[in-house]
Amino acid sequence: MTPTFTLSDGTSIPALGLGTVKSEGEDMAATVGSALDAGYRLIDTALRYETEGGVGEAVRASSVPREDILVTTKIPGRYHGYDEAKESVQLSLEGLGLDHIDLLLIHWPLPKVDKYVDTWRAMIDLQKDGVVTSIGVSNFTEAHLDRIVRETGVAPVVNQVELHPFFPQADLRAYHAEHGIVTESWSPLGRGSELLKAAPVAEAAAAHDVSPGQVVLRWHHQLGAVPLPKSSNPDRQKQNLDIFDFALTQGEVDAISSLERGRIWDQDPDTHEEF
Ligand SMILES: NC(=O)C1=CN([C@@H]2O[C@H](COP(=O)(O)OP(=O)(O)OC[C@H]3O[C@@H](n4cnc5c(N)ncnc54)[C@H](OP(=O)(O)O)[C@@H]3O)[C@@H](O)[C@H]2O)C=CC1
Ligand SMILES: O=C(O)C(=O)[C@@H](O)[C@H](O)C(=O)CO
Repeated sequence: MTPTFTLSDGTSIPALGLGTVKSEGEDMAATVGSALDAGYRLIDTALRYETEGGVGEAVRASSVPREDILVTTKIPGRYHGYDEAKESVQLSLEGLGLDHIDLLLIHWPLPKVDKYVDTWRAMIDLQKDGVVTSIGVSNFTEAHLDRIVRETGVAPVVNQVELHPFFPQADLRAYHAEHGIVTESWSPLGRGSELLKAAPVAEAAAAHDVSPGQVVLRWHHQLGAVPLPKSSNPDRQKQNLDIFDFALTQGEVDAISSLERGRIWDQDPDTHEEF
């Protein structure tokens, strides 16, 4: 069983989930179906990924009870604003073919557009109406987080951010811990970068007789973050979930954290435009 974290709204979230940014030609329903069979219970999609159809199909077809699966989706930039956010959720529900969303996030803050507070207000109302169980954000900085709490009184339960050993985000993680926000890690394996070949990762993999991917995902777990590795390969899916029976030493965690060098794609939440 995958361990869980308790969110500030009282619900729980699995300690690791499946990412669904699609590879060329991938059958997303098959990818999500094999992940559910392997034991994944947290699936991360977004309206913009165009993978909601495959996610919903797999969730509906699975023998795993719907209430045991946590489906996350996100509101893209083109739907920022109170009415637009509600429209986005309607499209996601239709795309997923589900009657509610377990965790809804604002995909990027788009501070220049300056509608993320109105978007957040719509999400608060959607939660009150029972359309959405939990609400959170993605790619928010401390300033964006402070602002939505100051203006609405409601804090997000998670902030999903770029996080991997090249970009460990120590200050933001400390802020999250202080405010009861769970950190989710996107591109936790560094998405095809040379991360998995780095010496501290390879050394820890040899020491624990696990793969480099497992070492990096265990590093996330020991930092208290929820990684969302994406894999369409059933063997790698199983391997990525199998990180709860070994532990890195503090020296190994520190050596892996010392790989820090910055964001992989230079997507700064203060300036990144996403629609
Ligand atoms: N909120 C946001 O703005 C963002 C959110 N995300 C979310 O985070 C998820 C994960 O991030 P993503 O960018 O996809 O990248 P990941 O860091 O998860 O890397 C995925 C890549 O690594 C490969 N891979 C998976 N497991 C292993 C392994 N054990 N060993 C070696 N290679 C492996 C996969 O190939 P294969 O499939 O062949 O196994 C795939 O090419 C996304 O799918 C999405 O859900 C991502 C970016 C931004
Ligand atoms: O995949 C996502 O959720 C994104 O927001 C992408 O823009 C992502 O950051 C990416 O594609 C990086 O190259």
